[in-house]
Amino acid sequence: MAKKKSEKEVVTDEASTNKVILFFKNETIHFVLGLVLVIFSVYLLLALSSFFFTGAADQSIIDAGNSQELASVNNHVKNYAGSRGAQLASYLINDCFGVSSFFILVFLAVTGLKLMRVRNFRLWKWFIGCTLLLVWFSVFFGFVLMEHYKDTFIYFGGMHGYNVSIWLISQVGVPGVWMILLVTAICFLIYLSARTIIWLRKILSLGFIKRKEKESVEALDEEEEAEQPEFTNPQPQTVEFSVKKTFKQDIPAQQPAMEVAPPVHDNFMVEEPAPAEALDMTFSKTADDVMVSPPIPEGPAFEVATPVGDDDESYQGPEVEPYNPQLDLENYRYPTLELMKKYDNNEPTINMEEQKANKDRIINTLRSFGIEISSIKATVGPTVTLYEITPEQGVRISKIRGLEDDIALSLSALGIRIIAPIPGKGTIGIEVPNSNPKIVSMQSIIGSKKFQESSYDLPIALGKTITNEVFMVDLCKMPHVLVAGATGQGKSVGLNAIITSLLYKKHPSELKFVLVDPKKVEFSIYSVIEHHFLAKLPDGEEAIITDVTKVVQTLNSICVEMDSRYDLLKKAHVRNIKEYNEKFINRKLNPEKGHKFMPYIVVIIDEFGDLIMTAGKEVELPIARIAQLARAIGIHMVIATQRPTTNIITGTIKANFPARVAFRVSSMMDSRTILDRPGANQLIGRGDMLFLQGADPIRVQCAFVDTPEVEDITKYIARQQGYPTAFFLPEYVNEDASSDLGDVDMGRLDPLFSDAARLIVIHQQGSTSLIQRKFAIGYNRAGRIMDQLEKAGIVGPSEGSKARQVMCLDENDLEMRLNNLM
Ligand SMILES: Nc1ncnc2c1ncn2[C@@H]1O[C@H](COP(=O)(O)OP(=O)(O)OP(=O)(O)O)[C@@H](O)[C@H]1O
Repeated sequence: MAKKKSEKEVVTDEASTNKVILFFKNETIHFVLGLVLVIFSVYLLLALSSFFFTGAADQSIIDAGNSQELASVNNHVKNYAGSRGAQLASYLINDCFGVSSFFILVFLAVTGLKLMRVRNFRLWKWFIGCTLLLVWFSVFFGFVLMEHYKDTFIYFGGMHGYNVSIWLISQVGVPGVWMILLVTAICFLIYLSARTIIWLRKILSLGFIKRKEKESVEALDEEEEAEQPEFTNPQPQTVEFSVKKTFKQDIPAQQPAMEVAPPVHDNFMVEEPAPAEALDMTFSKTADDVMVSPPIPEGPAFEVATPVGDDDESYQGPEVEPYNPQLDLENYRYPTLELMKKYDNNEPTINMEEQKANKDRIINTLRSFGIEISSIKATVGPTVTLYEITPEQGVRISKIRGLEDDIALSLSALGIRIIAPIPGKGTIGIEVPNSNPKIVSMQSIIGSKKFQESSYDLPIALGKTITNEVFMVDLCKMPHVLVAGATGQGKSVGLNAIITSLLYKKHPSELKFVLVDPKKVEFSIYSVIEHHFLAKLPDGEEAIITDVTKVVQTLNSICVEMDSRYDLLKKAHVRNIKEYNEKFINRKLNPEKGHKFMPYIVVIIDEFGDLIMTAGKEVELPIARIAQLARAIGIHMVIATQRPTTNIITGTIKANFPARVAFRVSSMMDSRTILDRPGANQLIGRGDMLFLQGADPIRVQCAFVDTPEVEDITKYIARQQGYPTAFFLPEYVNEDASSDLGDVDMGRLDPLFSDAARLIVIHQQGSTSLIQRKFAIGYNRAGRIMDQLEKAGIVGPSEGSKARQVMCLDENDLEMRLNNLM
């Protein structure tokens, strides 16, 4: 009983400790504490400054230390901060550190501002700096003004300075104290800047050895550079596990040797050893997927100096520290691996019986068509085994290629694919589905070293290749992907895998998704992370876009965002988002001139075929525009369709989506539509896919991530602090819709409305671009003002590309109308 009780007490104790911890971690509490500190330091400033003028008058009262008198209303204290301020100032200045006590309030103010998140100071640096200055100046003044201590109300070095100086003099004498002060001052200046050494050398050399000094500057610069973290090309590190077990048997002359390259995991199982006479196998283990894949090198340090624009050339942000985009959500925690499911059967195993049977059948089928082979090697993937055969000399490759159906028949298997020849190898590949396919769990892919250590900007882990390598791509480089496949073949899982990989690697400040889901069910699980990762139109209610008209608006709005990003890039004289953000982080771009940190935007459109069927060109054109231009400014698209027909995957779409993912389709025609070649029709479904970027498609087993897993991940993110709203895309005003003035809100006139009206009337020209130009505003806002002017009867309706008619003859007429309106 007692034990139970004490356990209970421990639990409540822990709970209350947690509550206290949570209380102090609370951002509002931080802000309030910070504010209190800042205000207190202002009060302290008042008290200390006023002490210089009022200290003498207050001295007698303070020194008397009569607490009753000090507490009374008529205490006659002159200090602007009252009797308590006078006491505090007298204590800090006279009893402690003298005038250098001002450094205390500097540190308090800095701490307060940091807590309030007004500015991000490195507190420990400020602490060390303020403490050193406090002590040094205290001793300095105590030492220099020692003689004046007797006849002044103010001790410039405080009692601390005085006492330390007396002790130092007794130890090292007056010259010794001067030396100590000098050395400590120099050390502090060196701590602040290494360039102090150069100034000192300059002073000491007195200009005699100018040339040498120049050399030393260079040397120091080099030293400083060397201290910076080096960005060198990391040497690829390859951990190779080479397990080579060879079972050599006497081979019957007519049987070609066969190698089975098993899955790369250490604990693969050989279910049954092959009978000696049938198989000669080499297990060669290349460990590609457990290789520590080197982070993709950023490229050698090669810089193209871009001309710096007039507006930004001289701009160096007020703060020395680089801008940290993650600071708004600095406590954000990335989703953990535990949120995903482990699958028991995802460890690849080799069924030797199956391998042997397949090998025999392949050899026999080929032989029955008069094709002899010299060797055969099997690589067992998660769902498919690749048999690499080397034909005897003189065998025509086209002959083997033509036997696809016959081999499929003899193996009685779906999804046989012949790759003749395998690019880069002198062999022919025959892919045969495994009788017992394994699930490639997303957990194993996200947890792999390759993914964890990847330095891609937008890493997407798609699954595993036939050789059990983790297959990853960088969406930034692709830069847009088309995903297609018949219904039920794994498209939605594939899209979830794409989103999940990005969620595991990116901070909410770095990435925003625009999710389009005409089916209304696929992406609804992501709605909870609206305030973290989703982007939407300012007037959009739902962050997941399901309505076709909203899709058109959103895509056009992305085009507007794209244009404004290009403008910013142009102003910043950089070529892409990476350079831009780097410049912004280093505070080389002025936020007051519209510069801002740009998150990547990934637009994912499920069932894009439905959209094309309903909205046609309205959707196709902005998609093509974004696809053509958005690469440099960090907007990437993933579009998916289950209808891979030419009226949906049009020439324009194909031309702009170089990276394609094909899940299983029903016909060769469909495969050709997606990949420009057959192959996707021979896949086995359930996440079996071909990835094409460039020359040859790669067969990949897509990682499997279930809806409950995605739900757990999104809930994990949603529970954390997010932004107040979703990321707002710019407003888009449809030019053609301007005649429809039904929803122009005259109750909320634009602040520039009257000025714009005067401008239009003076110029007698109803032109939106005139408003844009004169007031330096965007097209959207100018368009809105023009709509309001139309509704107010100041200009006529739109006349296409011509300027609108102005209905007010002169300014008097206009003023009357404006008076009526207001
Ligand atoms: N990578 C995978 N590994 C294992 N099984 C998978 C994989 N991908 C899909 N499947 C199986 O296939 C089923 C259908 O997948 P999914 O819902 O992704 O198909 P889809 O192509 O999106 O279909 P639809 O177009 O009708 O939405 C899943 O429920 C799952 O059982």
